[in-house]
Amino acid sequence: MIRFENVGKDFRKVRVLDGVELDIALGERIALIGSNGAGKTTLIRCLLGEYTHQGTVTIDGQQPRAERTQVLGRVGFVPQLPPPLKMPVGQLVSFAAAVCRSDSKRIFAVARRLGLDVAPILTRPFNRLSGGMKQKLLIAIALGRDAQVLVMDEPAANLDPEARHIFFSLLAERLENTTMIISSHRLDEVAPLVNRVVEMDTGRIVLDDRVAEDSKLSALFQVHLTLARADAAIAKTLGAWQFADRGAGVEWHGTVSGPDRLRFMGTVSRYVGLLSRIEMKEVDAAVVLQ
Ligand SMILES: Nc1ncnc2c1ncn2[C@@H]1O[C@H](COP(=O)(O)OP(=O)(O)OP(=O)(O)O)[C@@H](O)[C@H]1O
Repeated sequence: MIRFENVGKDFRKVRVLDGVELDIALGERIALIGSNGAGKTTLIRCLLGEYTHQGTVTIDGQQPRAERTQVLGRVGFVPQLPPPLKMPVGQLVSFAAAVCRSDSKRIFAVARRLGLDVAPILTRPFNRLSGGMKQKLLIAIALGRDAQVLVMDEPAANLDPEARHIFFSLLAERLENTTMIISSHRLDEVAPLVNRVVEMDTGRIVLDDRVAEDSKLSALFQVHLTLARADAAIAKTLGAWQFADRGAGVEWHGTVSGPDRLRFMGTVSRYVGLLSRIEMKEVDAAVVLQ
C-alpha cells in the first residue's frame, strides 16, 4: 500500500532522511517512534507530498508529490499541531468534506461521538477553539471519510480519557481496510494501537518490529484501587481519569481503555507508596459501568 524506496531529504545541506526503505501493507498499523529531530515528521510530510525528496514514495502506486489531489483524497491526516486557521468551523468542515469527497454530516457525527457538538460553534474561528476541541475536530475530519490511509501525529495527546476511549473505538472500526501510521515520541502511548513498530534515529530506520496483538482496541477495563490513606495529589490524578471516590478518598473505581492501560499504570506508579490494592478486570465495553 505504501512504499518508501531509498528516500533521502536534506535541509540546507543537513541530511534529515537518509536512505529510508519501508514497505507498509494494507491493514498494517505502524507506530513511528523516535526522539526529537529523528525525522518522523519529515517522513510523513514526504508521504503527504509536501516536500521534494530523493528516492520514491508511492501510495498504491501513486506518487504523492506528482498526484497530490488524488493521493490526498485517500489519506486522512491528523497533525501534531493544529494549523492556525481563522476559518469558521462550519466553513472548514464544508471545505474538508468537499476536498475529501465526504459529507459534513458524517464529520459532525464523528465529532459528536468524540463529545464535540459542532452546532453551537459553527461560526467560531477554528483558532479560537480549545486544544482538545481542535484535536477532536481534526480527528473527525480525518475519520469522517473513506480514507484508506490514516496518518496521525500524536493524535490522542490532547484528549480526555473518555474521548480517548471513543477515539480508540473509532480506530477499531477501521482496522480491516485501513493502513495507519501513528507517530509519537513515546512507545507506551501508541504501542497498544499498532501491530508494527518502526523506530527512526537521525534520519534512518533503526528498528522494524512486529507487535503481538492480544488486546482489542475497543477493550475496556474496570479498575478498583485501594489507598493506604486519602491523598489530595492522587485524588486529583484519579479525578482527571474520571474515577469516582467510593469511600473517604481511599476506595476508587473507574474504567480505563485497553490501549490506555500502560499509560494509566505509569501515572499511578507515581503514587506506588500509597497503593495497597489494585484490581483490573476486562469488562464488556457495551455494559454501562458505574
Ligand atoms: N523546514 C525545515 N527546515 C530546516 N530543517 C528542518 C525543517 N523541518 C525539519 N528540519 C530538521 O530536520 C530534522 C528532523 O525533523 P523532524 O521534524 O522530521 O523530526 P521529528 O522526528 O518529527 O521530531 P519531533 O519528534 O521533535 O517532532 C530536525 O533536525 C529538524 O531541525
